[in-house]
Amino acid sequence: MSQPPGPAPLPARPLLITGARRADAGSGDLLIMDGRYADPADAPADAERVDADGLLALPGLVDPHTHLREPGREDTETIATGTAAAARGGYTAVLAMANTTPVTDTAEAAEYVLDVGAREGSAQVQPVGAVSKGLAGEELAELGLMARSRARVRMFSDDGRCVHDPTLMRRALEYVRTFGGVIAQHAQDPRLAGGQACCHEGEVSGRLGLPGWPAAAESTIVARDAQLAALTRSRVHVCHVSTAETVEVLRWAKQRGIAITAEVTPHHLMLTTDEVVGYDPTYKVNPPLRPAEDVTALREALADGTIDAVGTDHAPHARQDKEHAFADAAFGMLGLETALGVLIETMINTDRSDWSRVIEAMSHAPARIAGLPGQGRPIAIGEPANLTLIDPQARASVDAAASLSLSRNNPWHGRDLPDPVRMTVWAGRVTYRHD
Ligand SMILES: NC(=O)N[C@@H](CC(=O)O)C(=O)O
Ligand SMILES: [Zn+2]
Ligand SMILES: [Zn+2]
Repeated sequence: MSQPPGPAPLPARPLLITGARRADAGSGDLLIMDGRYADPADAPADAERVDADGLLALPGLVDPHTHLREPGREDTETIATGTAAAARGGYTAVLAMANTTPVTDTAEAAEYVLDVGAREGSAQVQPVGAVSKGLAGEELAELGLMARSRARVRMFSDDGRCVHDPTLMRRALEYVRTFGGVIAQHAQDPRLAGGQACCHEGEVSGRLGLPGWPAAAESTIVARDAQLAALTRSRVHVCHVSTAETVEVLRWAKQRGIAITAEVTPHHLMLTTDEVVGYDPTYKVNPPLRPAEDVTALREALADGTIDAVGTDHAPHARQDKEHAFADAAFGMLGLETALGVLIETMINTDRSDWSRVIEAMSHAPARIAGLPGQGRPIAIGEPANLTLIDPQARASVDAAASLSLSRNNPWHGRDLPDPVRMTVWAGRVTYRHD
């Protein structure tokens, strides 16, 4: 097995974790040495002992959709602060979206993100490459050079924008097929949902007098992309699914064996368009919060595997970009620190899913979709030691001011939620400890 990407090899003390339960029914002590799980019988005398009695051990979470704002907007998030927030949320890897300044659309830009991540990150930072140069939607970016670079880019996305031109989408799918890559689509037809559209088009937008965008602007792009994936025999991934119609399209495409995967955000699993009633821009996000029927459809689809994964779409924004009239504020909300808590509340505490399904959706599936070999692996001797120890019963009131993120656009502020993460270990090193 080759060395997984990990933090600079500082002399980390071996860890002997005792008493933790495992969702896969396994149990017993865990020894972590030299970045991997080892046989607890070999624990050296100087190993640090961690009493994990009553805690559950999960493989490190993997976020297929994070916005770090470095380079370009380090006032709102850096690779260091964003990954510190990730580690607090139980994550050991994040896919860093390409809509930075400059855009991650060259091999050099991708290697820059990779290198800053390796030097300053509290989790593995895997760059996502742009599909089009400058996210302009016109010319393909250097997909092949990014794939062959040290950053080994496998996931490409113009996220923040939709790859609207079907020929560009077709070419991108054909290209990434040659090296097992995937195109992650921000499905939002700009002709149906462009301009001023800033929330879900429906009863609430009508009442508030805000321009909305219809569910069909998402599902029609997903249907088109599913057929383009079939045509090219390539792989497409749908970012932040938000509607029941998209779930139907995904079911249809998967039944036909089309290589399509999808993610849902924690906020779309819990919050509805009713949050927008107070015109608080914290709840302004793309795709927009939808009605309760969509939330129910998304939970069902995540439970039955129609939606493969959870992606936070952690999108930090400065106060001066958020504190505007609703129509003028920036789109996006924070998500890394609260994601697992929201999943426990919406999927475990409602008995919709068991732990193995949540682990699949938050660790195994995203690592597989994004092509991250050392992540999302089972907790087993010889595997890279990416781990999160959680107390599923622990709860807390979310305090935006206490976030490790540099930004404060936190839609969960003041809410009582599960606050499960007790310790996160990335490649054998402790990256977060709850005190
Ligand atoms: N989700 C958002 O509302 N905003 C994201 C872009 C995106 O994910 O589309 C951002 O970069 O701020
Ligand atoms: Zn997006
Ligand atoms: Zn995004």
